[in-house]
Amino acid sequence: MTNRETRSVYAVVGSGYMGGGIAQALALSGAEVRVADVDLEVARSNRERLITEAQQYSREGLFPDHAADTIAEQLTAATVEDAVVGASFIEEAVPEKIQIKHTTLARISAAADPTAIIGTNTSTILIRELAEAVTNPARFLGVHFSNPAPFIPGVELIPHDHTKPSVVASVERIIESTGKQIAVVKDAVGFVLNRLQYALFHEATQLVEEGVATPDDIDTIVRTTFGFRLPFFGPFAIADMAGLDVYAFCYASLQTAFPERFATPQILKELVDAGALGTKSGAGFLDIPADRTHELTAYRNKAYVAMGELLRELGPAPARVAERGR
Ligand SMILES: NC(=O)c1ccc[n+]([C@@H]2O[C@H](COP(=O)([O-])OP(=O)(O)OC[C@H]3O[C@@H](n4cnc5c(N)ncnc54)[C@H](O)[C@@H]3O)[C@@H](O)[C@H]2O)c1
Repeated sequence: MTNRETRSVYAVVGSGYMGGGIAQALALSGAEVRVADVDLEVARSNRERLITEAQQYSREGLFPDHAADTIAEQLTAATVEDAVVGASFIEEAVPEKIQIKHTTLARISAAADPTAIIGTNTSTILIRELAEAVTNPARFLGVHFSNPAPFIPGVELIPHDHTKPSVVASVERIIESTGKQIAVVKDAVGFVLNRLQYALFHEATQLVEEGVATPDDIDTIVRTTFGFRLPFFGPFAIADMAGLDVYAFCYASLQTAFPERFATPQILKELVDAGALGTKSGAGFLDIPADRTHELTAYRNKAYVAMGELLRELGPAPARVAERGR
């Protein structure tokens, strides 16, 4: 909403790396955004940084042409109290220390309108533990942006047991107005993003420690094989397309060396036993109808070729150029 009378007012408390990017994304959606930090001077200097950065992003074609002007107009620096008063949505993005977050959330709660929605960008702290510092915790939830916030499209929404469903619905609308996609997940350790990311990292480090492959070769395999699919399909779509019976066989092989770590998941076993083998049977994790398989395969092939072209056009990441140049 860009109309002055109806323009949404949001606040971001903690205008560092993540908070700054979140503020840019919210401001570019047309909202008025106030940023706060340890003091007004730091908030002002961060606001300037965000405008300068937006100019550079526009020059590089990463932000729309007039993004810096929009951000300069929509974004103001304020104290925590001035930033949150009258804001309908407040995102906390202070350092990942429970004490700092508790103090900040209590300060936000004391100054904000009683109905203002408060989100936290915590990566790892349970939302219910942070909720202890919030007055009226029914309006509190995790709103977890990824790094770099202006460019990564996904946001995890993490209500705790007492977050009101209407609060989640309102935040969905706010986040979707920035062009991002949301997924609502439970308040469990690691949430979803970090639990998956660290599971992969854990296995990757095991492979290095066991001498199976170097970090560079593991990165190559991830980027060029199954990681290549991930912008288009998540693990369940991939499993359905591969065939759940195939997955069950692979688990059996992995169990010869790692019986516990790669025990066949119960949910997989049940589907295979029921004859739900993924797309080839029309039923699996996602129940993709069998008669749409050819459509899915055509999309998949087009997506992978387009991804290959994009990667060729971009060239390798600078770190890899350096590695290869050695
Ligand atoms: N960096 C990442 O990759 C990433 C990704 C996802 C989530 N997160 C989460 O986002 C949050 C912020 O991380 P970051 O990387 O932006 O940190 P950061 O250090 O870049 O920014 C934190 C900001 O908070 C300010 N601050 C510190 N104490 C404050 C206080 N009492 N009141 C107001 N402002 C205060 C700091 O001055 C700084 O500007 C953390 O919870 C982190 O776990 C980080």
